[in-house]
Amino acid sequence: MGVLAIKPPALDQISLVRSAEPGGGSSSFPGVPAVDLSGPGAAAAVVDACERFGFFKVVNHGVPARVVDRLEAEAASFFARPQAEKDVSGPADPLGYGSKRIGRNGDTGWLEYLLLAVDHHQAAAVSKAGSPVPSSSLLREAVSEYVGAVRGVAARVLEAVAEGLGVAPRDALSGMVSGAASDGVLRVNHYPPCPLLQRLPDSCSVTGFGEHTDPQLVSVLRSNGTPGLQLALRDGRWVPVPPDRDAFFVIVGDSLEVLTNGRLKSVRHRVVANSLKPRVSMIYFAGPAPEQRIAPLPELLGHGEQGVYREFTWGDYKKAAYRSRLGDNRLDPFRRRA
Ligand SMILES: C=C1C[C@]23C[C@@]1(O)CC[C@H]2[C@@]12CC[C@H](O)[C@@](C)(C(=O)O1)[C@H]2[C@@H]3C(=O)O
Ligand SMILES: O=C(O)CCC(=O)C(=O)O
Ligand SMILES: [Fe+2]
Repeated sequence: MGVLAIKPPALDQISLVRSAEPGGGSSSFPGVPAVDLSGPGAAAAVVDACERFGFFKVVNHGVPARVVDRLEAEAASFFARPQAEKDVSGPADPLGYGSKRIGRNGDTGWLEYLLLAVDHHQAAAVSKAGSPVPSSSLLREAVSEYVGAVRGVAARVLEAVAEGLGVAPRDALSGMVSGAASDGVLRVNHYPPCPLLQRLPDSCSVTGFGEHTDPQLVSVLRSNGTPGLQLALRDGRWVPVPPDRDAFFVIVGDSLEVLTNGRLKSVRHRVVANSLKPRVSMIYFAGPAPEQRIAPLPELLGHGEQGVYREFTWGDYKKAAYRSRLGDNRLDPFRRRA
């Protein structure tokens, strides 16, 4: 896959946020755990990685490279279109094409993106402007093939979590995101090279996507070979995630934290812009049906023990999330106070 030749968004249209470099002394970070889901001990390895980091990568996942490359190529050709053509599919509110603005509440980043509803009912999402998103049928087909494959990865991860935590049945979690009414979302992000970085001191960085946690159960992320993704360790230090085009990165989301009563915690992550190379990432957010109750699985509560969070439905949580800023702690208002 060649490097994208895409004109970056105009510098004066984005409020650039400088974020500190990843904290010094990441020497005690052993690196992102890699899990082969069909290997022996996979369930225990998944739970261990989720408990320690809320993050790991899946290797040997069985998703054909052809499926991934096809979506990456179609996304590249979408983002390479003239701005006016892309704008027909926007603005993202929340679905559709977005540029530099993230969400509805003033967050910005050095990126453009497509945000698509990909639940089982939805053949093609419709943007606020009323046009189908994505507008090309080749892109739509690539999305549908890709989502079919990564939905399977998300389900296998959640089965491993249930097995590793001793929760029955095996599909107690995966079933929540596989039903016909589940609320899956695909996000394709394009971070153009940021020339401003070449004029800034090395200690500065430009925010591609500001720090946040993902609200769903898990997110399955694949990127091209351009670095930029960072994650916050439990002690607050930021570490870079070396890109791996052949792997899927799994991110624990807020809803899985609640379902496991805080045993697995969602992880803050962010993306910093790159001065020279474009980054393209494709993230499948595994969300349940709007009516799905999000409350600790009974096996994970002691006799008479109350959950750390008040229970809610996914629909309620999503509504609250869309009223929040990217960096907010969205679970905090749901925490049960003593
Ligand atoms: C600022 C926002 C963007 C976001 C909705 C929100 O109000 C807060 C959560 C954000 C987030 C983060 C993970 C995913 O990228 C996303 C699609 C999601 O479900 O929650 C985004 C939302 C978005 O970009 O619309
Ligand atoms: O683009 C990336 O690598 C991560 C983006 C992200 O965290 C998100 O879209 O929620
Ligand atoms: Fe995210």
